[in-house]
Amino acid sequence: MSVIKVALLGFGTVGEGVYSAIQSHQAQLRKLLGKEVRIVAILIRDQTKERMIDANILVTTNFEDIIEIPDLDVIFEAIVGEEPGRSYLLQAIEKGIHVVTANKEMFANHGHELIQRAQENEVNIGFEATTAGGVPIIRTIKQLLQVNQITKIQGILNGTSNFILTEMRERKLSFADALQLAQNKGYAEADPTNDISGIDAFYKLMILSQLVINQQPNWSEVIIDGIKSITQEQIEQAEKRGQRFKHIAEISFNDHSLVASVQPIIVDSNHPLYSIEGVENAIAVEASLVGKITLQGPGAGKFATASAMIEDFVDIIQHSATKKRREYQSIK
Ligand SMILES: NC(=O)C1=CN([C@@H]2O[C@H](COP(=O)(O)OP(=O)(O)OC[C@H]3O[C@@H](n4cnc5c(N)ncnc54)[C@H](OP(=O)(O)O)[C@@H]3O)[C@@H](O)[C@H]2O)C=CC1
Ligand SMILES: N[C@@H](CC=O)C(=O)O
Repeated sequence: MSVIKVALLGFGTVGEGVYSAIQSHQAQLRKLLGKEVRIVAILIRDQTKERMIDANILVTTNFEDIIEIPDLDVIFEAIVGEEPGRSYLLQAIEKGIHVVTANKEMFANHGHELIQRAQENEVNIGFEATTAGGVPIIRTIKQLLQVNQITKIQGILNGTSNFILTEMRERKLSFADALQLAQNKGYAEADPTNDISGIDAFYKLMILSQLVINQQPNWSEVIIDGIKSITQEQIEQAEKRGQRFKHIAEISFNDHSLVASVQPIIVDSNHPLYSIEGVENAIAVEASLVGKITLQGPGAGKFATASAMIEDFVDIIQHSATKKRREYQSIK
């Protein structure tokens, strides 16, 4: 049986999740792809950390070791920040290697460029995991809402914020304790600044905007606020009124303007996002034919994110022979 050779960039929460998922679902992958999926190399930053990785897999801090591997089929990218992720993926694309990324900060800033280069080099790029963890919102928009005109997206796009707000209300945890718990569970970023300041949800909203209309609003015109300043007392007062704080990202696609915001909002029990709790994300999409549809599911975490990446991977391998150009520019 021939082999699909893959490499992982990053072996943190997400990288480890992809590693485990490939091993635990090898039989299903073989059934779907007719080949063994073999992890041949993993890029990390700190050689001194102890890791449970098979001895026959190359573990390196040098990306050159990975890009030089002969016949490498796919690179999964799960490292942090705009660089070196962008440069690594550009090099992979130039070499004809398909890429799957979870890195929303990098993709919100450079997704457009990466997709263009992928097009030129006839490789595919999967980015489902960049937005809303395990919720398949990217593929829903890309493949299932191609004719519909999307007019509005509203959602909870940061699992950590929603988890913290839920823990503060339900279990009366302090902000700091709830954040610590979100970090222990692998929901929050190692540096959680972007989670609690609204920037993480903003990046995801920008990725959705690019996907829907191949354009993003002027970033400086988007209202961005996080949950940092919400107090236990405010949460309790809202609860007494039958209301909840929710961190909501929304964008309207009007004829001549894009209006976007990311901020905490107090919602009543009849609001569609009122009952979205814990690490769950939900995204409501309003579109010309279907009306309003809402997708909900785990917005962060090891296996939720690995799920999105593995599904992207399978889709890429299954369709790489026939669908060489699946980029979002072609949608609208
Ligand atoms: N956690 C989640 O639920 C989700 C995360 N994401 C995104 O996925 C990516 C990974 O997240 P997560 O796994 O949580 O992060 P972690 O901090 O847990 O892991 C990051 C991994 O990347 C490695 N790394 C970081 N920088 C470099 C570098 N410059 N060169 C080589 N390796 C590097 C680290 O190496 P080392 O181990 O040596 O420190 C570590 O293995 C991020 O972009 C994040 O925003 C997306 C969706 C959900
Ligand atoms: N830190 C992020 C992880 C997923 O994107 C979140 O909490 O949503």
